[in-house]
Amino acid sequence: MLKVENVTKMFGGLAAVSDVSVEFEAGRINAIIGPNGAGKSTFFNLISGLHQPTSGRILLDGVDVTSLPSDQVARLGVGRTFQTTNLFEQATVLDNLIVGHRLRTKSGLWDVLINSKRLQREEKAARDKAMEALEFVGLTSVAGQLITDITQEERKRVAFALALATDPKIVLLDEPAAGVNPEETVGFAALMRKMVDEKGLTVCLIEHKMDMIMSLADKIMVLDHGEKIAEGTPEEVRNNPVVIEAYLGGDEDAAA
Ligand SMILES: Nc1ncnc2c1ncn2[C@@H]1O[C@H](COP(=O)(O)OP(=O)(O)OP(=O)(O)O)[C@@H](O)[C@H]1O
Repeated sequence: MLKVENVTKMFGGLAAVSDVSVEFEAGRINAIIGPNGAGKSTFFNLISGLHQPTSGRILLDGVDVTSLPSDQVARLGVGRTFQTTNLFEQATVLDNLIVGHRLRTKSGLWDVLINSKRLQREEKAARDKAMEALEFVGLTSVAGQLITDITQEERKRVAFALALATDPKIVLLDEPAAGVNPEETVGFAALMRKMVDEKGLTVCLIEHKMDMIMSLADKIMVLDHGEKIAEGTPEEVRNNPVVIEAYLGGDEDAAA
């Protein structure tokens, strides 16, 4: 469903992503791993249209999305979360979701001034959609709470819900389990599995927590210094000498 062909991203003289080709199949959990600075976040930014590649092509269900801006890529079905999500701290969880959804609605100032039928319809749809996303991620009980009052783990779930509220086909999750405890990590793994099983989504995640990746991912791509050095099942990647060398060859987050 997502095909990346020979994609390179240069920042000045540095190849943050270097000639990477990979294919992610629909309905699978794909993981991207690699030492710090390997190019993982840049790779996500390229897929989601935040960066344009220096060369190469990105195809989503056969459609060339290489040069599209991020809002159009999102409309075509690529949802994502970031390492840190900026939420409106003094607004409720539900309102944060509704604002996220509104970015996709058509009503303009005129609709607001006359409180048009379209606006009312869209408001209700946004609210329903937001509640549905909150239910899916298990946050119904905190829908009315302010963001500032919820836990770190709940914030992360809000980020998931925001990504889901855009009706994606594929979700890119940037370190979804960073900063949460082992028990909560298990909960996030289950949530990702549920996205695939119940919503038929394709998941692509960047993660440093190896235990989680090894038990969760269907396929793993390993980046190092911008290059794809390996890909395969967790079993294949775990036993690949090139991967072992990349992780043990001096990068400090090896077994994180
Ligand atoms: N906007 C930018 N301008 C210049 N250099 C950048 C930019 N973004 C990333 N880089 C560089 O590209 C390389 C890859 O960075 P990237 O953040 O993609 O790695 P990463 O694998 O996501 O790392 P981490 O695990 O630490 O988040 C790094 O050397 C980084 O300094």
